[in-house]
Amino acid sequence: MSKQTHSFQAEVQQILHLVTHSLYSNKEIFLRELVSNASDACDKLRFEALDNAALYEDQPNLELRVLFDAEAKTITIRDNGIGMSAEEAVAHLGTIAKSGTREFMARLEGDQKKDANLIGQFGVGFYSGFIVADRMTVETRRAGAPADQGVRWSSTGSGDFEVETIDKPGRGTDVILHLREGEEEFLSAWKLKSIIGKYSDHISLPILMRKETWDEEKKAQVPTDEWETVNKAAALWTRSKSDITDAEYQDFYKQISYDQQAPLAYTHNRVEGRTEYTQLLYVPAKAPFDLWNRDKRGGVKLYVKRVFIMDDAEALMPVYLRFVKGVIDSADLPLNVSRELLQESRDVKAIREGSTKRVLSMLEDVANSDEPSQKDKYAAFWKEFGQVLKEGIGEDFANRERLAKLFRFASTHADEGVSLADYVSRMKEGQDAVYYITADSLAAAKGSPQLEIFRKKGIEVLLLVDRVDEWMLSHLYEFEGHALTSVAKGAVDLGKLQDEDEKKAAEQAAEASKPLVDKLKASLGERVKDVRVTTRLVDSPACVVVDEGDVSAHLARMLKAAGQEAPKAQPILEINPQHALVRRLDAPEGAEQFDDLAALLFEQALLAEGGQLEDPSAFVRRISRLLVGG
Ligand SMILES: Nc1ncnc2c1ncn2[C@@H]1O[C@H](COP(=O)(O)OP(=O)(O)OP(=O)(O)O)[C@@H](O)[C@H]1O
Repeated sequence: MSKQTHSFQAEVQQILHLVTHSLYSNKEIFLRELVSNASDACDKLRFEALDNAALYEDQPNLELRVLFDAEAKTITIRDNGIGMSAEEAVAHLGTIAKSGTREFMARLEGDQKKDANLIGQFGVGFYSGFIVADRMTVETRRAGAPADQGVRWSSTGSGDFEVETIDKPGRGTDVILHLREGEEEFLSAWKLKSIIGKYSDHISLPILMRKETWDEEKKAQVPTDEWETVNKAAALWTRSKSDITDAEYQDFYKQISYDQQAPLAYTHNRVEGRTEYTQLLYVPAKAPFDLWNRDKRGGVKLYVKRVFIMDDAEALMPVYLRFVKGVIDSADLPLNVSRELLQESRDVKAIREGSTKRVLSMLEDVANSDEPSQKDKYAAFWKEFGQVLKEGIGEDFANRERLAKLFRFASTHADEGVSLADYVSRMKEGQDAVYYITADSLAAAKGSPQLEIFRKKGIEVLLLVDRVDEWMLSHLYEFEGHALTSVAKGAVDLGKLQDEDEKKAAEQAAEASKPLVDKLKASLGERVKDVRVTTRLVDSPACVVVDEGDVSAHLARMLKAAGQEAPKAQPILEINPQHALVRRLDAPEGAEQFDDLAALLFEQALLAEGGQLEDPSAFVRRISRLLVGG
């Protein structure tokens, strides 16, 4: 093939611009990225060769080499991995296929500082070479292809790239960086070794560099023909726990997660028994930008006997723990394990259950610690990941109890950090249920009239304002034998919490108000399911509640907002006969305006609960009429 010129996809041009401009202060990461690609290419070859050993040609040892030429001002990252065909080179080095890239780009439009962090999280890949190079040349040949099917790809990183066919006897890829003016500091074995040590020690393949000797004449170190391994090439998780320092664990986390912050916690275990595996799992301290993407690649990499297999192994971690990062290395799975097999394997199931339990106990250790610093850590974790963890209640039946204990809520007692165990420990004598209310915001929840009687009696109510809460409640009905009970559903049965006098007073009030209740029912008609005298209001004239088993008004609103059909639940109007407005309704002077007042009472109650009026203009006309007439 003669030389062909291709244009970069528009997104690539944007990425190139951002990477070279935003990452200038951290330019050495180009080596981490290119070494990581080279190592991936070797992993891919090993994987494909499981079915086709001929791909190894005459070179079964996979390795990476880093070379530099001080005179030509080039650095070469060489691997004998899978390589690329011409089509692959055009596709992989000219377009961006990765999901989430668009979102990532959109986020980068923000301020510069945020940018650098985000780029770090994302992994910038091949194009990071252009931070230090004004030209990149890639010479590659796909494993198994003849020597004359090599490809040279080259670009100055602005607009387009060229591709031509070359002879390349050795399989794999050379990425050659032609350094920009002023980047000569990287033309040093010491410098390159130190960057490899910092970012790429965990790469389990040997990274080789030429040995150097002192040249008396030149008064400089000069390269020899001998090669030495410059990384540890020992996967950290395979080493014994007692030989690994905390700093090494932290470094490894940074290398695999691109997260500059220390993790919240980690756990490293060799599990023996029916299935044998090693797990090194981390819980990050901060949520990644794509936490809400339930389909994103998982953060846990699967290895089989130190051979990398795949990194989107959702079979290894439940979706609600998608923020966990780390490595699972199995001793039992076959090397050619496929995705389908992963889903079905009993060994994988055991690994998944074991790993889930580990993560939960790691979280429990932080959550239950008496140390204030740990408590703060857990509060911060909950802010970042609490909503995701709540998804687990429906997803992971076996760990429901443990998960519920990890949850934290707002309540009428404290604005945050209330666990169900805290709640239970504060329950009043005779209280059986855990009471809650759902609302769109904390302010709306706090202002809800349904809370009045609970406030008066000093009974704590959980204020549930996260979007996932309604969904969570459809799976979590009780905690340690105490039913989770909405204060806005059904009739309040305070049971033993009410004394005899109060019960009697309530019955009398209901009896005395019966004629009024009947009149209201007749006036409001279809708009309500029922009208009754309340036991839950102290200061408000009325409130609406839904029947036990009906969809809460809050959930109905959420479903509607999400464009879903919400079952239409008629509300029940509860009135407080002590209130002046209700008394006015009942008074003879109120007779003329009865329908207006009744409607207003109902509409007020709807609004107070966060609802919307079906006919707001009628509401406004009604108020005007009452103001003028009254
Ligand atoms: N040394 C290499 N050998 C073979 N293929 C390569 C090599 N370097 C890059 N590629 C190909 O080019 C693609 C793009 O690389 P790039 O680094 O931009 O993204 P990535 O590796 O997919 O993502 P990330 O770097 O975030 O992990 C790779 O997915 C791979 O297919």
